[in-house]
Amino acid sequence: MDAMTKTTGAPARQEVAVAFDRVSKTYGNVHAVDRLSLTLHPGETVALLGPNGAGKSTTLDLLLGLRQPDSGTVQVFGTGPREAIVAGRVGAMLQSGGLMDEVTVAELVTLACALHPRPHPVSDVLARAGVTPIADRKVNKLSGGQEQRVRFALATAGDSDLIVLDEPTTGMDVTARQAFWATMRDQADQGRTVLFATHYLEEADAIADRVLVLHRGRLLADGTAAEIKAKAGARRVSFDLEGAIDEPALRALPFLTALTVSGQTVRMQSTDADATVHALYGLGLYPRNLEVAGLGLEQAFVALTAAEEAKQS
Ligand SMILES: Nc1ncnc2c1ncn2[C@@H]1O[C@H](COP(=O)(O)OP(=O)(O)OP(=O)(O)O)[C@@H](O)[C@H]1O
Repeated sequence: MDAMTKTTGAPARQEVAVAFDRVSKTYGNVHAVDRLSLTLHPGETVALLGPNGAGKSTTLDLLLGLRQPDSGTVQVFGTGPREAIVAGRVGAMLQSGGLMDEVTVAELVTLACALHPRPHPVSDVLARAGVTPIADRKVNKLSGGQEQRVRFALATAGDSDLIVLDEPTTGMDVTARQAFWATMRDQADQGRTVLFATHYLEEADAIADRVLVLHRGRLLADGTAAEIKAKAGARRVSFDLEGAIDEPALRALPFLTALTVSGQTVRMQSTDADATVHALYGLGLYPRNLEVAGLGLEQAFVALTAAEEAKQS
């Protein structure tokens, strides 16, 4: 989707939301973020994907001014991250950082609203995050999923233009997750930019209109989920065979990148499905229920990052 089609038309939201220009951050000899350049536009919902240690949290920390880059510049709505936060333009929900223990949910949310330059009414914030029923509960008595909802309430305490979420639905049950993403969609529809890091690729596929794949601090792919899947190139081929299955013969098929056999069902990935299937018939086999399909985002992600690992090793 064109990033600009979702904007509200309000002048303040026509500008670039986030601009990283050749940003690097190292810890000792680890290049957590390596010459990263990217631009996010108002109204975009962007998923940040990457294997463990790819640099997602560091990228979000740099974006929020919690860490300083070694080189390069980070701009949020045309200013430094801290100025943007002080102006109330950024709401964030991070993985780390404890919530204040001895206060109730309502007290904590009230405080967050009081600190925001453009606060929403406390009751609205509580309701949107689904924490009204637990408003009087002490924060240190919450379950993991409830704690996540409270973090979400804090991130949406005011009228921020950019919402940054680091693995927001970890620990939430299915219902909470669905409600959470419905709310996030509303936020994006109002012209807000939503950037979230996740390990749930199905969430990225369903929610994001743009997906960034980080690998060793670099941007490996940037596009819609469909574009990322196409970039991975491979296709899924599955079929059933009768009788004993000669797995070594299947493994020797051309263009194969993965193979699993369970019972009489064979599933493979191929970078040239037509050629692989042709060679399959060439073995004198008669596959039944033959299906050829594109990769899911998860498989595309695995294929892309594995290819990059292979290139670098
Ligand atoms: N404070 C730190 N000191 C030293 N190394 C760090 C520090 N923070 C992160 N790193 C290293 O930087 C790299 C990137 O880490 P980061 O937490 O940004 O990755 P991530 O993509 O968020 O990972 P995950 O999916 O596991 O949360 C990793 O190799 C990590 O070990």
